[in-house]
Amino acid sequence: MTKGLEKILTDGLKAILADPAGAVIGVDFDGTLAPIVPDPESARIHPAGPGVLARLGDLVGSLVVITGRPAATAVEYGSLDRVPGLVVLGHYGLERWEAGRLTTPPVHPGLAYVRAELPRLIAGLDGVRIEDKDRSVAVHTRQAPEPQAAIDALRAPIGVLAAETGLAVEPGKFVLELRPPGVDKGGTLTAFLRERSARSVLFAGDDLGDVAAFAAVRASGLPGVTVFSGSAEVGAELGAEADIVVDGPAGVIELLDSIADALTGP
Ligand SMILES: O=P(O)(O)OC[C@H]1O[C@H](O[C@H]2O[C@H](CO)[C@@H](O)[C@H](O)[C@H]2O)[C@H](O)[C@@H](O)[C@@H]1O
Repeated sequence: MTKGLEKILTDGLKAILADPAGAVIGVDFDGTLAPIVPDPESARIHPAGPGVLARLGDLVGSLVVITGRPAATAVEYGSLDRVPGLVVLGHYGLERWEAGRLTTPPVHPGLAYVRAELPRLIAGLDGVRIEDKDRSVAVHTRQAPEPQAAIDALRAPIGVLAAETGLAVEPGKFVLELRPPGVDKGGTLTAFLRERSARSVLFAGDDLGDVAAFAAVRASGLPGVTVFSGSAEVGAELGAEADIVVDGPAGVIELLDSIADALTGP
């Protein structure tokens, strides 16, 4: 047994170690596998990530990344095509990437209007930028002089845009995203657990969008573990809900590596 793991051996972790073939290990991407950086296009997986995921993927039933990113972006930024058997569910579950094949739904009709309106809406807000993700559009304020004030200023007008177009607003770390409604990480994880006939589950996340996946772990009735990839930004509420709190992506990778160590023996 790995030394660090002994101290946090919850019932969920014990179930994963006792029956790894029945385990589903789910992870979020930004803030969980990839450190948060100012420019969304510069985000990349922790250097040890692909190797540790590949190692763990050989040992457990299923490994899945569930992300607000387009699946192909997560695969690219995470070098996830180096992880055999990995499934990537992008856009909160709208898209699926598996064995190099991407399944993606039609574009929501409201997005064209959002694209046309957003530049006017953010005009004059220094450092605010738009991330166009094809099937959703995100507005980032991390690079604004006052990121929280910029988010607060944008919340109401973006809410109006959402109401006008039938899109949903997804809030996150200094980001407000307009995306198709009806899908969240909770429903996506629940469906994946069913598809894989999971007998235990671990999910690691760091942001508001991951709260639904934490709830899905609990609602599954399976032995489960929730892991919060801790940061100063969204701390209290997620950290209090999680079974295990680790120190950002480096801590998540270390935990996953410890699980792989425990499964392979001394
Ligand atoms: O579900 P996730 O994989 O966690 O994706 C959520 C959003 O993550 C990205 O934004 C966040 O990370 C950026 C890069 O570190 C950071 O600059 C930004 O402030 C964060 O909000 C991504 O850009 C979004 O599209 C995702 O929806």
